Amino acid sequence: MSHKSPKDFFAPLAVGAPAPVREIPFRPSRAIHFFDPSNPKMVDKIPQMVGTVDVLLGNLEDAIKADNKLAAREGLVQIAQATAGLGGQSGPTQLWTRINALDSPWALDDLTTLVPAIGDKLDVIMVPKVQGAEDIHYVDRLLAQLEAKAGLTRPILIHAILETARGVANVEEICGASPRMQGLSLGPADLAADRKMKTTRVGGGHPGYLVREDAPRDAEGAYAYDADRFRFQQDLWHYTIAKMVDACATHGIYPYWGPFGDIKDTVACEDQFRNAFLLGCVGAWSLHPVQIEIANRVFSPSVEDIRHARRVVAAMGDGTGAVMLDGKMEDDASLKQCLVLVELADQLAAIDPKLKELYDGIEIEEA
Ligand SMILES: CC(C)(COP(=O)(O)OP(=O)(O)OC[C@H]1O[C@@H](n2cnc3c(N)ncnc32)[C@H](O)[C@@H]1OP(=O)(O)O)[C@@H](O)C(=O)NCCC(=O)NCCSC(=O)C[C@H](O)C(=O)O
Ligand SMILES: [Mg+2]
Repeated sequence: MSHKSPKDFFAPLAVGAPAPVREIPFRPSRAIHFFDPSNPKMVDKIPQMVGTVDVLLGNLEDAIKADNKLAAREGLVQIAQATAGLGGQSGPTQLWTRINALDSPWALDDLTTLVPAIGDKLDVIMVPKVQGAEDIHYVDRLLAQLEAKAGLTRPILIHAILETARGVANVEEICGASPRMQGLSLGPADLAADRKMKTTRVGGGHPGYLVREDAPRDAEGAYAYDADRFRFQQDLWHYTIAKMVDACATHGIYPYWGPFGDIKDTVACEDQFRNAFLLGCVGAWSLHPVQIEIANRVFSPSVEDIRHARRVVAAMGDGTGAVMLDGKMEDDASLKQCLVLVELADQLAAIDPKLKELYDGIEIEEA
């Protein structure tokens, strides 16, 4: 594969296109809430959701019936034009879309319709089923041409869904394919199908994917294989999340868990989101209004975490050396972890008044 020279990487890909960003700004995106712009009931709820969710995503791909593809695309244009506070630099809620797959009959028209009509409002375009850098290069060049034609002054960012085996194998080159790359989401349903995993769910675990406690021995020392033994369900997604997080961190972009399809199981949804948060993800998809609150809570550091993190920061003084705090050693490396949490809390408090009040009210006892 050929790579651009460093001097060309940040050059606009079309005459008159906005200059690519050199750094992807952190904007809170704890929940990326999916809605179908062709569904009147969902569309009715969008204006009142602005300000309560970090990202509203008009979905054009899977879950939109083929007969509704045009209505969804046109519906998204209308919503973006009519909804105050949605999308663009200043709104409290970002506007994203998920376009159709690049090999579908709809993807080209998705881009050529949306960019001229609402390119100034669209913050991020999510591209499904990305296989390698070539898919990002295609969207990158086309976006530059469309932005130049529309006279846009701000580049639209690209988010890729990791949902094919080849995409996972090529995750590094996908992350580094363009300065527009904002982040990656893990799409567990398509990925499971593409890998020929023997599952039927949209995210979550599987009772058969487990590790069993060793068999106990009887009085003669023989193994009692049919004894009751603890079983520990394992995480089907650990490897892929970790691989995605490392690739995103390497390239300075943001990783996300994707969908959790068992809408009624809010407990397991929270577990899935928390695993992703702990491993380094900044948000997850919300498919139903009930999942927004879960994502907002899970992807915001807890009061206990921030209290502890601030105590470590205070105890570490100039940030070097080692100290004992509550019987545990803290040093430069644990300080850096604490600073990740403190910085995230500051960024979230800047857009969420309730969190600001919560974090401002934390009192720290002397170490
Ligand atoms: C999952 C749903 C089909 C459930 O819909 P429904 O049965 O209508 O749920 P409720 O009756 O509980 O809904 C209550 C009211 O809330 C509205 N509603 C529901 N969902 C949303 C929403 N996402 N945004 C806004 N409003 C919503 C209902 O209309 C009800 O309204 P009312 O009757 O006036 O009270 C549905 O939630 C849904 O379709 N969600 C989105 C699904 C989706 O986007 N799927 C695609 C993403 S996942 C994926 O693609 C897989 C991934 O790519 C991978 O490979 O892993
Ligand atoms: Mg998918």
